[in-house]
Amino acid sequence: MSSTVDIYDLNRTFGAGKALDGVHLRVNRGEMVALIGASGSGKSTLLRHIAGLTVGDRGVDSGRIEVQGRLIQSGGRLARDVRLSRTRIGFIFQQFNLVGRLTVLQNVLVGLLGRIPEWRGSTGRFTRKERELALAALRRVGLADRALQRASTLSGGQQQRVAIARAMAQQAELILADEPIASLDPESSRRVMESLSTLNREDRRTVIVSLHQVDFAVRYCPRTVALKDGRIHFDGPTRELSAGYLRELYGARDAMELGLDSLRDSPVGGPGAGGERERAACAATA
Ligand SMILES: Nc1ncnc2c1ncn2[C@@H]1O[C@H](COP(=O)(O)OP(=O)(O)OP(=O)(O)O)[C@@H](O)[C@H]1O
Repeated sequence: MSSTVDIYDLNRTFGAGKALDGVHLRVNRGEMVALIGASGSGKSTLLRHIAGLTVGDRGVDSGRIEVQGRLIQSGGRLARDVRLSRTRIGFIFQQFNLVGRLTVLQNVLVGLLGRIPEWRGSTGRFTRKERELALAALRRVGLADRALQRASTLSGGQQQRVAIARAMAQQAELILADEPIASLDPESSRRVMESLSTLNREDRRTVIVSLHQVDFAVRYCPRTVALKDGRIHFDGPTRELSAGYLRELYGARDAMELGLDSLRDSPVGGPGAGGERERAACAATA
């Protein structure tokens, strides 16, 4: 199976604290992976490193990240051609990140900028085929009828689906979504996760999505990676997560606030697999 993301010994220190601590991770092509963990556990920092938006600690043999075999960073330095690599990575931010004064269609066309000559992009000269591609992407997320509307007039959930349409038009091989549903109501969250799932299943794009809502990880992501204090604490099938493990990961109070107590104490995938397997998985990945 070919890998899309390979991370070797990634460390990132901020002041006295380690935001990422010896992270090793491989994500294969076509996977949909949930990234979970308490606030401050390092989820955003990890995604930003994979996208080459920030660099790890300096070190000769550490902090190497490759996406589809192309170097993103190593030893605390970005690869020379990281801008080219970024054109193959779609990043969906929690705070929507669209250009509010542009139309929905124009925002989707932004996804094509890395693939067309700079002069055409800067003058907004897109071909009919490119516009059709952008419209098709909007149709897939159920927003074709909003194409000519200003992006700022859409709801948060709709804006997030436009960002997903942009990643579709970009034909990004890897989609990194940083808490894309954190500020959305349950129905909007469901639609955003459905759109990400469509991209994963129908286009075989690799998706890594950080989530606070574990029930969405359970519903949409076959694999979960849990971070705790910047370290990978669990990496395995999502169905093996149990309420007991999640209470341990988040702490009892946060787990209750997140509604995790509604999950069964046995693994989500069925009885009998218990905390032992998770602990074994933790030990294997620690
Ligand atoms: N630019 C920065 N400067 C200093 N510290 C930072 C910076 N970015 C992140 N950190 C620290 O790194 C740690 C990990 O932060 P990060 O935002 O990655 O966590 P997170 O799991 O995404 O949290 P949340 O779920 O609240 O978004 C935290 O302790 C945070 O304070």
